[in-house]
Amino acid sequence: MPTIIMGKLASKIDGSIRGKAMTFLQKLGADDTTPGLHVEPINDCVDPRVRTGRVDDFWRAVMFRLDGDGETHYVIHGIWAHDDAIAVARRVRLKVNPINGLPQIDEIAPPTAALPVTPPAAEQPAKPLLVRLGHDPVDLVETLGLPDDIVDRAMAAADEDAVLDLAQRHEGWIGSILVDLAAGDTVDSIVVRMQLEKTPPSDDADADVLQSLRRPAAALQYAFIDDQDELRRVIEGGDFTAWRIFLHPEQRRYVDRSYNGPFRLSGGAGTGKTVVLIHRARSLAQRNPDARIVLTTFTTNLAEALGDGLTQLDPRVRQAKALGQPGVHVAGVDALAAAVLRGAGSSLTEAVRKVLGEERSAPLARTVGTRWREVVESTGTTLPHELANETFLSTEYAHVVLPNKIHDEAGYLRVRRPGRSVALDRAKRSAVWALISAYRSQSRIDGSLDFTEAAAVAATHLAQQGDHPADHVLVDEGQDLSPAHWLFLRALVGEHADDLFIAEDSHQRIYGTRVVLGRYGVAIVGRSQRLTLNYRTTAQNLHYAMSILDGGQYVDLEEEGETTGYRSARTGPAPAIESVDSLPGELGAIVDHVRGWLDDGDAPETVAVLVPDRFHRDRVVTALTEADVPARAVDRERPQADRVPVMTMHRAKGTEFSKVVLVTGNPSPAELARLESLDPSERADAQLRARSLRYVAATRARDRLVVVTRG
Ligand SMILES: Nc1ncnc2c1ncn2[C@@H]1O[C@H](COP(=O)(O)OP(=O)(O)OP(=O)(O)O)[C@@H](O)[C@H]1O
Repeated sequence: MPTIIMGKLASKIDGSIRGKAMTFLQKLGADDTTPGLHVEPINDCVDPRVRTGRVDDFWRAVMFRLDGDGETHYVIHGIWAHDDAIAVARRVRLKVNPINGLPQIDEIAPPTAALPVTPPAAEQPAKPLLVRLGHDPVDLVETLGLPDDIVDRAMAAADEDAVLDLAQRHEGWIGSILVDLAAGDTVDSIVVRMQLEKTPPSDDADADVLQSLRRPAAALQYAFIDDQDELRRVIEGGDFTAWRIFLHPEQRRYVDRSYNGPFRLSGGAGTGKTVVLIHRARSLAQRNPDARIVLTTFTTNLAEALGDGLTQLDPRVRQAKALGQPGVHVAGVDALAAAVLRGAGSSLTEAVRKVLGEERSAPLARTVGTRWREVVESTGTTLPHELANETFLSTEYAHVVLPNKIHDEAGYLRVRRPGRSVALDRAKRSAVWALISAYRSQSRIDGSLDFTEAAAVAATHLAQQGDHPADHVLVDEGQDLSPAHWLFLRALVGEHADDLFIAEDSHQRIYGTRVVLGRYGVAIVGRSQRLTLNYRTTAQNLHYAMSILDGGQYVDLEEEGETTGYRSARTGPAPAIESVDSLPGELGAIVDHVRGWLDDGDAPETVAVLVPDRFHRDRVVTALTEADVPARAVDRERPQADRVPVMTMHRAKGTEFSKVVLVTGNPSPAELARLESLDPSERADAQLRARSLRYVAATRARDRLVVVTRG
């Protein structure tokens, strides 16, 4: 049976012929001699391996037949109307690039669509970008293997946008290298990232091409299709689900490689961290179907999205319903801790005693979120307001008290507080402990644990049982997790190869306080890498989003300063920034933009409005509904088809839309008063989180971003 190798261009089949294309490719994959397929060579073609096949009366597929490795393979190049297909088939040639060993399709005759001509360098005010960056065209041809004509155009392209425009015209490794060059990468670093390597030709040319198609960088553009279900998913998903099939060689490496302990993958918004995690979960499950794999993240909504992504990637992957079962168990980190507590039975009492130094009658109940505030308000305290507040106390509790299993004042007076920027003398420590003690007393009365206590108790329970219910733990949004979460995840899985794989972006920390992993038993020691290519956002939207972070001091999970330097492969219009002076003005601007997009034919669920809080959200939904725009507030539930989702910026984490209206709003007087009452270091951290939140929100837009601000 022939093997189908799907080209990325071919996977972007027009919706109207998907069904017929599917039938054609299914039959081809079963038997290429089936009558009606008309798999035929073409006269006067430059590559004798080229074939056309009949999709229907009107449409023809253009393919290359390869007979290497003792098998027949068809590389599907694309589907065109009959006459166009014949013209394409005559001029295309599939070869191995002699410099970098990758598959390359040359078009011998000039393409029909004329490419825009970049003005020659002499007429430009400044030297073209790649000249300014010091690139030598000979190097681009002889070291990277770029075709001469593309190098000529790239060297003449005035600026980053012009190089990116050129990149967008070329699928696969050529486009990817152009994006790297536009971002200022050196030729040597590109050779390493793309794993480029000369391969000497053998005497079997077809086998050589097949080998090149199996190279990691070829996966940017070509996919070997295993079975009919996979074929259906590729064709039905089209470009939208390209992430399932066409991985960047760097992504592929993080999916497949084994690490001798915890590994950390950082990267800006939209650089494909979640995609790597989902592929890695599948890969681990395929390698060992008995493995107990946990895929987790900060919230239940994000976990649902991970589960959906895994199903979309491969519905054959077994998703385990419960922790400890073989397969991939997808759940939020607090839900995992709760499951451990539920399953602990009577031995939970001992774990609670170890962590809190006391018992809880019903430790499965959840402490109310307002408890710190209530305690501060009802307890006479000598502490200044910058310490007697929920932010300081909850952070002190989560970062110092719980991880150190402090039970009493004496223990708290002795404990070291590394990383805590607010200094405390002995008297202040005593007064802080009095509030913590009051907090615990209240929770003892209602028999509850808060989220961090639950994670700390679950960690202790697992450690005392010596039981590790997971073989591999994959974590998304690692920057938002608390110390107790890390202790818990560390206890969930034993210390061995591929135990923890952590995706994180410190620019996206919108909850909690910065954590240093090494303090909680997660030793990365040199096993960390960064993704830099943004797949989601246009270069223009990305520049705007990065500008929100300018000047902020961001530190990652290993205490290293966070860098930026992300690049995008796509260009588009600059974000529109619209200043309004009132709530009605704000609502009017939102309605106008959303209605305009829907009138232009955008599907409602591909357009979103992101707002600072629930108050704004409900006002926006009302305004859109009154203007006959179908809209819906999205909170815990999934967004709904046929409705414009309106959600808070926090809820928008992990989502993406084609077009976004981002409403930045101004902090309320109550919020300003709250910030004012904080210790300066905690205020600075709160302001950093507020910036991160806007960065998260601005990076949800794939194509268009409108920012509505209050003047
Ligand atoms: N190899 C790829 N080919 C095509 N699209 C890709 C690829 N990798 C990722 N993408 C797309 O890029 C977008 C961002 O990917 P993903 O959500 O994994 O990024 P992320 O780094 O987790 O982002 P964030 O931190 O903002 O949540 C998604 O639409 C995804 O489908």
